[in-house]
Amino acid sequence: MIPERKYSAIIVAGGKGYRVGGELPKQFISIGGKPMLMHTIQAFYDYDYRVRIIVVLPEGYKPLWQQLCDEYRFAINHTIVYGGETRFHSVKNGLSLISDEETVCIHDAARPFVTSGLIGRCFDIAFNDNCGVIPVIDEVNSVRRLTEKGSEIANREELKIVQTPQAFPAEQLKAAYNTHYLPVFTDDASVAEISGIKIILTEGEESNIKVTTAFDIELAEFYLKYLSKR
Ligand SMILES: Nc1ccn([C@@H]2O[C@H](COP(=O)(O)OP(=O)(O)OP(=O)(O)O)[C@@H](O)[C@H]2O)c(=O)n1
Ligand SMILES: C[C@](O)(CO)[C@H](O)COP(=O)(O)O
Repeated sequence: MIPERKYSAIIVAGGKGYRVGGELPKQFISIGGKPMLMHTIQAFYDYDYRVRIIVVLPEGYKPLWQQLCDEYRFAINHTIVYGGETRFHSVKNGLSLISDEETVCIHDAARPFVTSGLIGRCFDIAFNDNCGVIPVIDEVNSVRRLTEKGSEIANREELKIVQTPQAFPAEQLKAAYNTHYLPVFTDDASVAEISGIKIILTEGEESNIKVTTAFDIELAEFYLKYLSKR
């Protein structure tokens, strides 16, 4: 990061992880010997220790998180804010701590394997091109569209799988989030696009998985063991 640039990351960890099952929200589940959220925060610190990190937690989970940070001696500096009912509301709460002149990345805590290269590329494109940028990868499966009569084949060449971090000039994204929630707002690009922000696609990473199910937790453990032996 060039010194005069102000890069901030909002790591959204405000969900409950229902699709994993169990009581503990997935971002606090240990993978590779420490809670998933610590891996994700570490990824941004490893990219550049000067990035300001804001972590959005589920309401009431700050004591648990502080206990985990003490237990694991996790000392990377970050600011905590509580999230809301949906990812949209959590991002909105995080943005309340961001000033207009910053470049901001929104990243899922559930994507702990994001690389420094992808983080840096997203920040730099958003800064240099003054627009939104999101990582995408190809859809390699056949896909079908549901219809009233059942379903029909869809052209996978017209589709991309969207990831995070999603980066924007903060002034633009804050203005876009000054709106009411819509169910279509499953990521930040969907909010930005409706407000007219230009969105650039950049190559994502197959390894940048979103840990969503119990199987993904096992996959994440396996992947970390594989990385430790490389
Ligand atoms: N109200 C919410 C919902 C989600 N997230 C975050 O957004 C990211 C992507 O969401 P998802 O993978 O769906 O996480 P959960 O909502 O926790 O999962 P589930 O839908 O299974 O409950 C996660 O890091 C999650 O913590 C958030 O900050 N606030
Ligand atoms: C933001 C995201 O990870 C991009 O693919 C995805 O939209 C999150 O969806 P979720 O249902 O909140 O996991």
